Amino acid sequence: MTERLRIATRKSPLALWQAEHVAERLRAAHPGLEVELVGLSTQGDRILDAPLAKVGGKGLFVKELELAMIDGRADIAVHSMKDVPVDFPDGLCLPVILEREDPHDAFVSTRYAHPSELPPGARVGTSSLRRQCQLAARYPHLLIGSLRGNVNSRLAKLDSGEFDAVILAAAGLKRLGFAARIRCVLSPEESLPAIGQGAIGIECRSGDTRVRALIDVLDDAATHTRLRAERALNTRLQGGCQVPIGGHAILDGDALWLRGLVGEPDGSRVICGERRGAASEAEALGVQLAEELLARGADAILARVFGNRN
Ligand SMILES: NCc1[nH]cc(CCC(=O)O)c1CC(=O)O
Repeated sequence: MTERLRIATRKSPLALWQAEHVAERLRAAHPGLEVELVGLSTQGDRILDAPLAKVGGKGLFVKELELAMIDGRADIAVHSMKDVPVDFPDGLCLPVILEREDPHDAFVSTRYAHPSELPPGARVGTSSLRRQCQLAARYPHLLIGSLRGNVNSRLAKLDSGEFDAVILAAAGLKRLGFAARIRCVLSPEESLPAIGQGAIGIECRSGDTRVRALIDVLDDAATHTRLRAERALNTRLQGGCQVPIGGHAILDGDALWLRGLVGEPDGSRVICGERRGAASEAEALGVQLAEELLARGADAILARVFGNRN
């Protein structure tokens, strides 16, 4: 009997690229396996006219895909780890994380090669409070505006002249063939990436041993360790995509280096910290760093940001 696997995916070009990438890797690992995509539209895709922070609700992009797995319409879901909330619904788990693509933020502009070249009053588009916070802290003379939609439509808003520059994840641009549009990749010192940025994860039903046997081969241990630290930081901070939180871990052999950031959306305050330890301590490093940031004032910032949400 032919083995089949159905992948639930959003229908944005980036989501489809990522799901197709996983499908190809699975076909290569298991010759004869039939892999099929099940395209779904999610709440996050439908609400395009408000900044994400205002729309609120964790997992805007994820819930619909999870329902499909619970209903048995699909076997796995492929996610950008950046969009996956820290807690999972009962009956689902996320056991596989693929090797990370470039995790950094990218600066895209026609006229300017780096954010430092932008003149006072230049308009920069970003949908993320994290990017906005770090940009405003360093360059208070910029006008930062909200930029929603998928990667393709965000680039179109730059090209139409609505913005002088936009900041997007390097990973999404590279995957969709827009690497040449990147004027510079921002270092973690300039813009600490989002927790999970650049990594793709695979979610499935807990205890589905047939599916686990097929997908486990795609797991990348080093990326998985880095994300354990980053996601532990996020769990302790109770963060979502609607708060200005950054977190990025680097693994060198067994040495794990985790950096974290919580800031005011307008950049008036940025609290940064870091922890170093062994790979086996990934979660503990995340929790400890979160507690340090909370004690240094992140608690008040997060309470205010959450309080402002509708
Ligand atoms: N929030 C949307 C989203 N989710 C994941 C990526 C990029 C790909 C990745 O991080 O793996 C993007 C686009 C962006 O932030 O520019």
